[in-house]
Amino acid sequence: MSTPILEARSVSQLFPIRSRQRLFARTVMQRAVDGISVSIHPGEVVALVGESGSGKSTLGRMLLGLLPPSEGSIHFRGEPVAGLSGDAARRFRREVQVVFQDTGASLNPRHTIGQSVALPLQHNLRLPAGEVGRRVDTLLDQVGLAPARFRERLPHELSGGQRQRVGIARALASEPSVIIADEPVSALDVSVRAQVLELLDRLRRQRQLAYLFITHDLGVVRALADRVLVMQGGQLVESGEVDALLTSPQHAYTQRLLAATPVPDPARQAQRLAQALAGRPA
Ligand SMILES: Nc1ncnc2c1ncn2[C@@H]1O[C@H](COP(=O)(O)OP(=O)(O)OP(=O)(O)O)[C@@H](O)[C@H]1O
Repeated sequence: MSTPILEARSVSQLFPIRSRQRLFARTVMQRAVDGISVSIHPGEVVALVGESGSGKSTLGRMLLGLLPPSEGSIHFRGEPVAGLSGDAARRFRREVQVVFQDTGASLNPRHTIGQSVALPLQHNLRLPAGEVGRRVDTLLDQVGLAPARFRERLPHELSGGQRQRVGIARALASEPSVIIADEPVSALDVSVRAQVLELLDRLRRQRQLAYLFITHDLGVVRALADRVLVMQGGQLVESGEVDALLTSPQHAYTQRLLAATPVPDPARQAQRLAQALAGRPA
């Protein structure tokens, strides 16, 4: 099998938590992530699910290099991230990008959309000025925003779904090989959500992009992922191919998760739709 683009080897993250019992305050260490190993291969979509507080985002931040693991190590193309410097460190920062729930909201309010997308092209790819404008337009086009209409606008002049598309264009500008997508569509309404998911899926096919998709939405998992990892209390409690795991979950927690959020069965949905259409007046 190919070398993973990104890998966590037995990583843990301990956070100090202050607790107060009567007069005494003391600090205890909480294991937010506890000995997890994950690998992401080129073009693969790995979904990370689990209840709130189970450690998903903390694992994502460690994989992004934003938070050094308390134990274990993160590897980029086989090399430990902690030891990267110079060009190798720049390559890691360029190839591993993030899209989060409100990526669009993190755009600089005083920068036009064109300027925001241009920044990584100038800094990460160091493209010549003449090339940057052309590349910005291509990227806006790819995420479904007509460059002539959107290039000169400010973020507050866009809808939430449009801003999220700009956030995705900005992540793509660095020509990543993997995107950590932390609840990228959960702030969007249902129809915009479907469009953004379709966009992420298309980009994956066009660019051989890999994703780690952090989500509570098992419908999203079924639609996009190849493999699922289930976290509970900082630990990995189950993992496997999507179809197998969603059809016959083994761990009690995964069974509860599925029972709490029924995943629409595409065949049954198509059947219902066909029935509804058949019943329509001609
Ligand atoms: N900087 C921090 N300092 C202390 N504790 C933290 C910090 N970041 C996260 N935690 C704790 O670590 C645990 C895991 O948090 P994390 O955000 O990774 O969970 P999550 O699974 O992503 O949750 P959600 O689905 O709600 O986003 C939680 O108990 C959280 O309170």
